[in-house]
Amino acid sequence: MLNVQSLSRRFGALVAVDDLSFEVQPGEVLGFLGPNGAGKSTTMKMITGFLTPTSGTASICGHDIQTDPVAAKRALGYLPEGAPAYGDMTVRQFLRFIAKIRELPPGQIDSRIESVIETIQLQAVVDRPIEALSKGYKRRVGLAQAILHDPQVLILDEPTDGLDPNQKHEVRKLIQSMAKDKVIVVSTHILEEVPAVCSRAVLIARGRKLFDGTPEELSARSRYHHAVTLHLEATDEAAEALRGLDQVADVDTAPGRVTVFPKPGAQLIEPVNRLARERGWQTDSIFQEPGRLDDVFRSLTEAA
Ligand SMILES: Nc1ncnc2c1ncn2[C@@H]1O[C@H](COP(=O)(O)OP(=O)(O)OP(=O)(O)O)[C@@H](O)[C@H]1O
Repeated sequence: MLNVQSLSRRFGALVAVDDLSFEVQPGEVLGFLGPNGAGKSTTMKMITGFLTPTSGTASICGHDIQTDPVAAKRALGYLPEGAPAYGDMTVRQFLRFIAKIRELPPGQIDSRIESVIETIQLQAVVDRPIEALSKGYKRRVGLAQAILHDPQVLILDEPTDGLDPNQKHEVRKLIQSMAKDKVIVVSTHILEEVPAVCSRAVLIARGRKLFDGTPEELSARSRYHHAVTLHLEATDEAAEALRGLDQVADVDTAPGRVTVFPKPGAQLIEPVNRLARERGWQTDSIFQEPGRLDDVFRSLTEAA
């Protein structure tokens, strides 16, 4: 279990993280979201003991990172931003070095390294110096060192940053496959990653928590939640008729598309479908929107 309690960090006059608290249970993948400079990396550095908080603390599986750092770090795997490593070591030498630092039993080191190399698909580069690897492979080496000792809690700072779409897909699958009995915290800018990977999302801006809930609950905060979008040619005619429906609060048009927003509590899909049938509109599609994460991300963080 990960327990973050009233964490704050100042840099001079700047409050980078401001009284942040949350808990994560095994089996949860927490998406840690926020715009550039929101305080995500600073929070992760404090949770993992790389930066001392101005106030507050974090405990990892019951071990306080400040008063019991060795036990806390044993239970932790951390992929820092940029995935620093020793560039002149080969991938295998680096993982062997990490295995020793992590005090893996000597008899298990080789088999564990082989297993992680296979899991992260590093076979093609194991004997190359890390400095000669592409950005994507460097990131994967960072992931490999984070999971080498099979930690209970994984803190991953933008794990898919710099990866191509295939590699992103692989890393997301890997995170999901490890999620069953671990605590995983993943920071990301990529909102499509949130419903794909995370069971929960915490959104911060200016170091403060703005939202803590499921990805579905986050989408539901969007003004597009339960809006209905129609794709058709005759947008002006449709927009005017739709504006006349009792349930409609607002209408938005773009070439080939009309979106209608419901009044609070109103359901639109049936009346919109009925109207489209009555008027004989030639629609390519009519669908109810689940909500748009980019829209809710923008509205929550801009208001902060
Ligand atoms: N060592 C430092 N000294 C001074 N200011 C710092 C330091 N580290 C971070 N900051 C500032 O703290 C704020 C939070 O930075 P942080 O890197 O935690 O944000 P982030 O959410 O991870 O951003 P990004 O998504 O761009 O990585 C920023 O304003 C940053 O400039």
